[in-house]
Amino acid sequence: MTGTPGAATTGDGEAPEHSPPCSPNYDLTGKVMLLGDSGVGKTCFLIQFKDGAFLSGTFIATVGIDFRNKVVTVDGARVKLQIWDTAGQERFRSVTHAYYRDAQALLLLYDITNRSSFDNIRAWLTEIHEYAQRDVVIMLLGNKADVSSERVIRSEDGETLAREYGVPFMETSAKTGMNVELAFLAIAKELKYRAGKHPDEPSFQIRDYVESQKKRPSCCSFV
Ligand SMILES: Nc1nc2c(ncn2[C@@H]2O[C@H](COP(=O)(O)OP(=O)(O)OP(=O)(O)O)[C@@H](O)[C@H]2O)c(=O)[nH]1
Ligand SMILES: [Mg+2]
Repeated sequence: MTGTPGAATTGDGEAPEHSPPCSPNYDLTGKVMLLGDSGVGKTCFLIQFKDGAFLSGTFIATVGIDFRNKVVTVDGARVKLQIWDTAGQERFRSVTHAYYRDAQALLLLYDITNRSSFDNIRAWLTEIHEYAQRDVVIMLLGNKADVSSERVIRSEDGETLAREYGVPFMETSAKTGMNVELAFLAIAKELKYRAGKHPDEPSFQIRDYVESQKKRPSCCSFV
């Protein structure tokens, strides 16, 4: 294994030309699902992470489910994240339920400019507890933090809800990229820690890591 302890980098996961055939270019894999109401920004969040780009303009709702792979390096381990982008629309719920049980991590998004997307988080968590594995890693994300002029959900409200459910929380922006990579790196670190590659290493606390690393939107810098 290579890399500096503590370092976290990302790559597209393509095998270098000199790799011997059939040798995987990663050390472990993890399935991550993006969940939340239609329009909260799940697809944009994934595209920002995968390609570093923001899809502005007309909103095209996801139909069913789609996925992208990306390999990230955390603490010297290459973690291949298989990221499933689900449709938030109600009519696709039965399709997406079938994928919950294979997921090791769930990123649950709401839109800080849309109250109902926040109010529905409890219903999403109920679905998660019904269909996902009991030890699934869950992270709550308040997306569109760049649109401070239309904010209707205070950051403290997201924090309070996350604390109630014992999950890490941060606000994000698929537009500016704020905290997007951090969300996936925190998941990768947690999965690597759980895989027990280095049982002698100090225990990893995903909530502490997110709290220490996350950027907070200021009143004026994201308008
Ligand atoms: N300003 C801003 N707009 C965003 C952000 N993320 C997404 N959007 C916009 O919100 C709309 C919906 O984004 P999507 O990523 O397609 O939403 P979704 O959650 O994938 O929706 P479904 O596929 O229907 O579940 C689009 O018009 C995006 O351009 C963000 O962080 N900031
Ligand atoms: Mg989508």
